[in-house]
Amino acid sequence: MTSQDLMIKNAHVVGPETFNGDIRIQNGRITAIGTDLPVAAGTPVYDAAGRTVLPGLVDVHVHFRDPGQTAKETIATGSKAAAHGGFTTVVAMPNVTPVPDNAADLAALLAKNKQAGVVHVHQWAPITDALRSDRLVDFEQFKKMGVLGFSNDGVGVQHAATMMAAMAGVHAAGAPLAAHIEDESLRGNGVMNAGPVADKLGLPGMSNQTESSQLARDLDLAAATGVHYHACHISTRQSVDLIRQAKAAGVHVTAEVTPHHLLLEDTDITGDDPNFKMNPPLRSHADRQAVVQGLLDGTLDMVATDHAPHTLADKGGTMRTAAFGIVGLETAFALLYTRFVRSDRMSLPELVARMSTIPAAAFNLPAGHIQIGAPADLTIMDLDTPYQIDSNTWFSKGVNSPFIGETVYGRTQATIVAGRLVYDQQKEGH
Ligand SMILES: NC(=O)N[C@@H](CC(=O)O)C(=O)O
Ligand SMILES: [Zn+2]
Ligand SMILES: [Zn+2]
Repeated sequence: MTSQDLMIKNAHVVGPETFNGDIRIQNGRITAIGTDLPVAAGTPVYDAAGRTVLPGLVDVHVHFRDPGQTAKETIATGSKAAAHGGFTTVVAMPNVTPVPDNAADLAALLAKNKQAGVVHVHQWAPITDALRSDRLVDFEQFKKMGVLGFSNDGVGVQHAATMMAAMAGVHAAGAPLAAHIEDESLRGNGVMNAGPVADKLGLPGMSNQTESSQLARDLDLAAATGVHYHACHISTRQSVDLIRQAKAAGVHVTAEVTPHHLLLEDTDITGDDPNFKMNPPLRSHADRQAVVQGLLDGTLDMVATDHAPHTLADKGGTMRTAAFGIVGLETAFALLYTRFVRSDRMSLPELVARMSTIPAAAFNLPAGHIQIGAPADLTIMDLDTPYQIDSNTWFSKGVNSPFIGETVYGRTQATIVAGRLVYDQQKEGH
């Protein structure tokens, strides 16, 4: 990624900083903000008139499938999808093949993130070997190598002793631990939320307690160890209550919620459509209301997409047989802007906080602000022109989404990473 100079003219900036004016970028950083800034000869100019400029979005939970499952996604296609969705920083999960649970595989993955990523691609390392074992990785060494933190996402850590030792070790290494929270003894062979909809469809369900009972365990262990515990893809009302209580008690816990858990319920599953199959599953109306309320009151700190691309073959078939997961990078901002900001449930600065400033601050990432000295990671949006979500315009290899065809507002015009245009609607045409 080469740094660049750029002048953004006529910027209407919304976020933690709000102003109208020009933004001068030199060597990948913001060096001046003001009205009618002079443009040095040879500096490219981006005219942002009529658009809205936001700090680059941050997604701490994506799956890029690289190495090992590159028919689903690669670091190149996933990070380009991120740029198209307005994201300038993402953190990739380690459930790739092979799992980078040794220094050599991890070093190769970290190097490839840098080389192939068109946005900043950070990395979660696994907590245990191969994700499913109880043998802890070398937290100190991996942290020194540059991972953001540790996660076995895709699989819950089943044994309390393993989790407690992991939390102590991750904390000692000065890193956060992000948990995929799922008790496999309760989950059984469930493929969607347990309840009347699953009963009607004749599909095996997974209860809320599959998530919340393990979360209760984890919060107790997090309190005892002092680790920064990050709860992935929270989906149930019981989990929101548990996190609210833990925060009140001073536990160092942060939590994310996905766009699909904010916007969809199990009652939206009207037939056998695997684009509604993900883990955790779409829950009940009461659960959805609770996660929305949790995000609005800050119990849930941030939005993360859990971008989970799959091939058509893996997503074909039925709710029983298809892979879990949906893509999210190219729809997240537009969906939440349309359904929350345009319908007055949330302000645009609040959405920017939940999608950029807060996740950046939670994980010490240099993002989330448009101010002098900050890295020039910005997103320029058209917030006024409606369009239909069309997977033909996507850069992700995955088209597994229940949102295709929806009419939304919020189309990325340009994404700038370290002063460089990594997505430019005018050039790409889509
Ligand atoms: N969310 C999903 O349904 N699937 C994720 C795994 C995960 O996030 O747990 C995947 O890797 O496909
Ligand atoms: Zn997960
Ligand atoms: Zn995930």
